[in-house]
Amino acid sequence: MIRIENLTKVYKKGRNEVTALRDINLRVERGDIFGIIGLSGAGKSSLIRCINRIEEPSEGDIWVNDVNLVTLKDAELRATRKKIGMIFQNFNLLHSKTVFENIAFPLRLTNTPEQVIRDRVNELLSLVELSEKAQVYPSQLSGGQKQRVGIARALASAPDVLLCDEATSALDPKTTKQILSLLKSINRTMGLTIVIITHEMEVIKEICNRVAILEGGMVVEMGDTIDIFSKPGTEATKHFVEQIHQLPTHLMNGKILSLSFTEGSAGEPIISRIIKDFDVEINILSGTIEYIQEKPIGKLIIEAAVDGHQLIDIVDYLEKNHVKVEVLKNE
Ligand SMILES: Nc1ncnc2c1ncn2[C@@H]1O[C@H](COP(=O)(O)OP(=O)(O)OP(=O)(O)O)[C@@H](O)[C@H]1O
Repeated sequence: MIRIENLTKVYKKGRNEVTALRDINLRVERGDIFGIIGLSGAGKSSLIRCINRIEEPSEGDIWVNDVNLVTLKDAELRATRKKIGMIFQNFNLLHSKTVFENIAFPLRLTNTPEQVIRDRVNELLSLVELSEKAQVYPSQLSGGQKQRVGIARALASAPDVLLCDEATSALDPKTTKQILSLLKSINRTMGLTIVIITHEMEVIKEICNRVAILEGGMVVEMGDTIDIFSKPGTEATKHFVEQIHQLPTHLMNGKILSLSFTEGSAGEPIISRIIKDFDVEINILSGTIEYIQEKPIGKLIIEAAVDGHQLIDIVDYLEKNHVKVEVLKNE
């Protein structure tokens, strides 16, 4: 679907040169939600902007649907770009145009017939749940609504790929979740391939099936998100994984408890005692050691197949044994 081969990007200004990307190789399969994560200055924006050649690569090839974008002349590039939608951190809406006209804009540029525009825009408005805002101006919308307009506009020309440039960074956590869930549903229902750049592991955790970690303009690790989470191979990856203390929700079936073991409780075989004494099955979902003011605290996240009464008894037992308990899920 997307193949990036030996991509290098050097910015030159006078005698100054900044190498933003060095010999990047990666592959995004059709239907992937592919995350690219890195700290500020890692090269994320440069990379995503090279994918549709808003930024010219200095070296290397960018294949999208078996077309090498690097070889295309202006007219061909413009035609190919229609198949690559993009959304932005600051939404990039036209403030003097209504929501309807913002979404219609790419279709007007290609002289699409009026009736087709009307049908398509109404369909997209309904998809992003903004039908009642069609005649409103962007200044009258919340951040989340603005980004939904951005998504609808990006989808207007029925792209195969959607590039998301820090699309949720300006949004609060709840709105971020809503936008990510919209992207996931578009990915599923339309089969749209999505590439997301972000500095937040939460975004990767929430929707990306594959992830590449970018550091100093290079891909230092790449793989299935679940593997990268369970076995981060580099310091850069660990940094991002540590941002996360919760588990992917699809892993959570029974009651989920987070247990914190301090010095008083660390030596005891508490989990095996619970299994024996309460005759329950315990599934360990994750375990970490955190240091708080240089003191180690072991954290275990467990899943227990128990009813509400057993849960109360188990929490009581744990607390008596100096284990701090937080019930993460009780359904
Ligand atoms: N137009 C430009 N001219 C010169 N240098 C640039 C330009 N754009 C980016 N750079 C440099 O390239 C490197 C990578 O920048 P880039 O914006 O791609 O990183 P980023 O990971 O997206 O960072 P951020 O999260 O802060 O946006 C940085 O050192 C940056 O200063």
